[in-house]
Amino acid sequence: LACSSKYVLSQMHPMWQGPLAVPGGDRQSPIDIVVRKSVFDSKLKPLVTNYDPQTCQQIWNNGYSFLVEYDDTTDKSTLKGGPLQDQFRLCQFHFHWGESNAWGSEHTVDRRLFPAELHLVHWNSDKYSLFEEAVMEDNGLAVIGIFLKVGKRHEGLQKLVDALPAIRHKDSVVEFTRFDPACLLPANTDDYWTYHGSLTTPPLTESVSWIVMKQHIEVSHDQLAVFRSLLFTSAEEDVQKSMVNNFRVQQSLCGRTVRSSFT
Ligand SMILES: Cc1ccc(O)c(S)c1
Ligand SMILES: [Zn+2]
Repeated sequence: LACSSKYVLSQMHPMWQGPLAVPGGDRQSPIDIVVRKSVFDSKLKPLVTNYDPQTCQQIWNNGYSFLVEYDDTTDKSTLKGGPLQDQFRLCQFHFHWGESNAWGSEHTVDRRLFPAELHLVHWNSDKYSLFEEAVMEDNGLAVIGIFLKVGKRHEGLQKLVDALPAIRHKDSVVEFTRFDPACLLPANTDDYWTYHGSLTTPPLTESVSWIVMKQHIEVSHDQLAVFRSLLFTSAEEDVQKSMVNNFRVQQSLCGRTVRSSFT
């Protein structure tokens, strides 16, 4: 049973060869959210986000996705409320997507796949002093997951899309400032599912309180096509590989309960 194994299957993605050792391995992400099995919890509060666009610093291609990074040396961009007891600092956001619009998200809802998924990564600044510390602790991180659907153009996303050609290759970075991540949140942030899981990329540590939004956001086909124009490979490599399908395979629930903030 995958829940008791000390290893998780190495992922479809070529970059991860061989089994990855994960401590315990019984609260891995992503998962399929089975709506009728989720449990309504009336104690779950609305999310409270307080993002300061001035803390936005840079955008870079890390060879797996592209990350928009925020200055997390102060409590200027924070997340609290929802299922969380503490205050968390925004450190970065990134996306996972497919080579086609038929798949690309990491979480699914009743097995439904979306073309992409946005992750806003925060760490517990009430208990820890650095992301690197928090990422190893079981209440260290809070990641907001938001599904993307193909439809009308997302005006707020365009500034980010326009910056992507400058970071086509792995390890490229450009300055990226005054971007308010609140523009990427869906209109309704009160309705979400939440469960305890892990990062979906190495080190796959089981330190994440996942908050998956019920309501998706819409981006245009052309905007998503620019994501797919990014490359996994650095400028020096002979063979260039399109940055697509940078999602992890779904993991066993292992008896976990997914709670919902709505009925
Ligand atoms: C910290 C972090 C890095 C990469 C990821 O895909 C996720 S989900 C979290
Ligand atoms: Zn992610």
